[in-house]
Amino acid sequence: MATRKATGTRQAAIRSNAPPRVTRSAAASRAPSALEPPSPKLAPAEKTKTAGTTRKPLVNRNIPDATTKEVAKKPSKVVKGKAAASFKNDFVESDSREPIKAYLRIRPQLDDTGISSVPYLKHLSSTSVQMTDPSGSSRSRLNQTSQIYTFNHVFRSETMQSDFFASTTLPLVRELLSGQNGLVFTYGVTNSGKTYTIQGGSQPDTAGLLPRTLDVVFNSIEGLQGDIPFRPVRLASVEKVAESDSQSTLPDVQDEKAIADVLGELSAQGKDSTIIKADRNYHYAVWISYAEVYNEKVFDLLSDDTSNKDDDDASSGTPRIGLQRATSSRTLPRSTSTWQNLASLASSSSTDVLLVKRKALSLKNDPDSGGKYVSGLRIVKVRTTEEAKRVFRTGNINRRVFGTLANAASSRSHGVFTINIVRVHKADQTDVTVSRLSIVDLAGSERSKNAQTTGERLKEAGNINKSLMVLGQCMEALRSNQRRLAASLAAPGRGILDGSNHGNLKLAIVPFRHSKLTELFQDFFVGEREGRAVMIVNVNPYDTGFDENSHVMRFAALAKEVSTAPAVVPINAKIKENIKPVTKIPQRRSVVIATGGKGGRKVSQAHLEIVEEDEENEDDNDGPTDPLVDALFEEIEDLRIKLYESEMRCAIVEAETREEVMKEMEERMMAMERNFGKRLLRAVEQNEAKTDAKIDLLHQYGAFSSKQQDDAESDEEVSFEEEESGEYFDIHEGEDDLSDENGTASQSSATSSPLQHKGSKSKSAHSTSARPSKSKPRESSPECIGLREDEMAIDAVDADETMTIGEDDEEEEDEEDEVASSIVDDESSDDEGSWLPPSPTPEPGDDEDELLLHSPPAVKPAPGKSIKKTSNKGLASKATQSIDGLQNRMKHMSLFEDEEDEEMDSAEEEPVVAKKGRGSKAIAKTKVSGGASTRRSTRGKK
Ligand SMILES: Nc1ncnc2c1ncn2[C@@H]1O[C@H](COP(=O)(O)OP(=O)(O)OP(=O)(O)O)[C@@H](O)[C@H]1O
Repeated sequence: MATRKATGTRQAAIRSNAPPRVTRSAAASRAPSALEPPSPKLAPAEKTKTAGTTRKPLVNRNIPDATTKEVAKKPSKVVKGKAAASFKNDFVESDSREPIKAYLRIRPQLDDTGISSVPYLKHLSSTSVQMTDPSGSSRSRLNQTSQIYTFNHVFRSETMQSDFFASTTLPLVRELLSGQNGLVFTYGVTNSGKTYTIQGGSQPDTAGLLPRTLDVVFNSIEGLQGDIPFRPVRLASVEKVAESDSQSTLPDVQDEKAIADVLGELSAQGKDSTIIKADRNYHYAVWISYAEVYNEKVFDLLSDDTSNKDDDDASSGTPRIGLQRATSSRTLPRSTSTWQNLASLASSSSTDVLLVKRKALSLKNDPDSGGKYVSGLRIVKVRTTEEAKRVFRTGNINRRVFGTLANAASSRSHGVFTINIVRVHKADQTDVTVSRLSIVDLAGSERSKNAQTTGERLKEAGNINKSLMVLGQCMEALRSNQRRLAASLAAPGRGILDGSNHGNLKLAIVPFRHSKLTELFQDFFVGEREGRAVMIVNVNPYDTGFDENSHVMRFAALAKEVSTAPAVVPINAKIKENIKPVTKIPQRRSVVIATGGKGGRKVSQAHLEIVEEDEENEDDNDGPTDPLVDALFEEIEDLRIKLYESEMRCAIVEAETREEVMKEMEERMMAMERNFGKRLLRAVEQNEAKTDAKIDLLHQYGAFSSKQQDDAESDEEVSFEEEESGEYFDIHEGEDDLSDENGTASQSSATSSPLQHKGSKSKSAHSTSARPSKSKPRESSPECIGLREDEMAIDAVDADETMTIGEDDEEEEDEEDEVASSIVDDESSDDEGSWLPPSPTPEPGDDEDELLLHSPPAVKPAPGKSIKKTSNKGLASKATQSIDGLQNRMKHMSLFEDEEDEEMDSAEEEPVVAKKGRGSKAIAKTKVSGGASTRRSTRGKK
């Protein structure tokens, strides 16, 4: 509110006192508002410079008192505290600041890509998208594979050019006609559709923002164009000009066909018929300029060489650009224009070296607005939209357009097309306003690695990326400054509002001067009422450059938070009678550029001679300057640029190194995975081989079962050792102690009932299948396969402490019970001298699998006490196969009848054992083993 009021008052004062009209400089030198801190008295020019972010941002040192007076006249010597205060003033006063508008435009899939058919960008809503890394690389996974970005609006790929224009640029055109400034710039990686958005395509109704803007402007001021004797100069001033002024007239286009051939026919795009209601109290005039920032130099794209005198006359400083054959450059007519030469180059089969001359222009401070303008930039008056488009097309020829791998017609420079509107009140010729709308087609950011650029092109890519990087840094610094100021203003008693502490507020230096691009538009971001800025982010979701697109998105998020200050009311232009042309001694440098050479194209070389002016005279209206100080500043500036360049190189190298390391790591991990896989496979095979070997051994021993039986009866601990594996397998006799306790009852197996045997069940089976022993080698083991019943019973007791497998599965236990019983029965029958050797090969359907599940335990049991369980197919098979026969034999044994009572007891217990879970098993087994002890004693008696 304060700003509006103050501005409105100022405007009223201007009108009542006119003439002369008060300009931006007057606005800048206004009386401090209540919100402004008391600042040192400065000359108007000084104040203007201070407001417009300083030309010499590094000045932050104590200035000796003796020199203060002189230094105070120079804006470049503003100390940091003042700069901060000025920045704060802008911020505080411009309560109408609003963030940069950011729009996202998604490019449709075209035939040219074909790399990926799946877009990595998902349209979530009208304001947000989600980006997901298509590669899903490990690097991305470490960070984030998916990210959501928000914009003021997201335009789908099918959005029509007309709709896109109406939503993004038309509001700025409206403001342009009412006297306010605007900036539209496209940002995105190469091949993402920036140029298409600005210029349009070749199909009908595909005109881009720029031709549509021209259409709407001329539609709207139709009948309102008068003879306005003013030409815009610098940023916000006009000067009187004669109609015959050569600089104001259209470039001399002698061969439009050549242009059409080079650029393609753009007239097929059609016209935009939108009309904006313009103030009919004014006369309007349209002036356009077209510049490019290429390799950190600013060039005029509308300048021709019709005014050239001689090569040696370049020192005159007259802007010119020309393309001539080196062999005959001095004999060619001076009027030879760039586009004519380009056309002749295109039609010529000659490989002559061409001489290209053009002059780099310098940026200068505009003391009236505090911003920067391109000194010597040609500005031409156009009366129709056709004229304006023709000028634009001819300017495009001079724009550096080379093909790269990434985009066959890639823009290698930032193109800045500016439409200036001069408005003069019909009743008052001194009521003059000038406004401008700059439409910027930024060069595509790309990684040189992707585009495989080399040599001169690599340098181009470096400079393009540098300026975009600096743009990002500026946005970042601006955002952080604005946040700090907002925080300071929000915190009461911090001395900001009362001005007592304004000098202590430390604000980051915004590095506008590190790049020509940012230097040119710095006023839009820090100026008081420069105008609105719109950023259009172009993205090609089918492009492989996911990382680059992520950077673009992040930059957009950053820019969206930076505020600009649109003018509330138009500001009158300062009318200058005459602005002297500046005569400089230019610097020259020459480069040779090779073009063509592949695919049957002609090879040509261009010798580019760039004539540059020193920047020492950029501040025409400044007071006397100290050359030494200026030289030092220039040096610092150079060093800064070098520092940034090297930082950029480092960043690229670092990124590439990281990528390489990640790749290497990934490869190593894959190799390790393969190795481990192989080893696992080998281990499995070895285990299988071992198991087979064990089975074979057991089969082998089964053939000597009668001997084993004899040996088993001797009650000695027998075992065998498997040579190959070094493991010990024995049939451990842990019953010695029990035998001692039960006297000679160790032979009582014949008296045990089948149920009792069943009670000792699987543990016995397991104990027979594998038991560790260190006592006997394999050679002595063929006799050890037979077991006595009492051994089984004792084993069952022991096993109760150590065995851990087979308890989870009751069914399994039951099956194993049967196996164990059969073995015991087998032994019992063996006691009677009727041992039948088991079948060497297991029958299908036997319980082999169940037994196999019990692989050897990892822990080797203590000798003579614990039981090591080992799966053994052969043993299980033999045991189960002999069950039936042995049980039949045992049925006839009278011993069963003798111990009927015991059997009944056991039988009562057995179902409990079978059905109880893990917890009850120990008790049940104890009972069973008690039965076994009884049996031993019975047997002993017998
Ligand atoms: N919205 C769209 N509809 C149809 N075609 C499009 C669209 N956007 C871009 N294209 C096409 O995609 C191609 C690349 O677009 P363009 O040249 O505009 O990319 P760029 O971002 O300007 O690249 P560079 O920065 O390298 O100049 C062109 O052939 C263009 O016609």
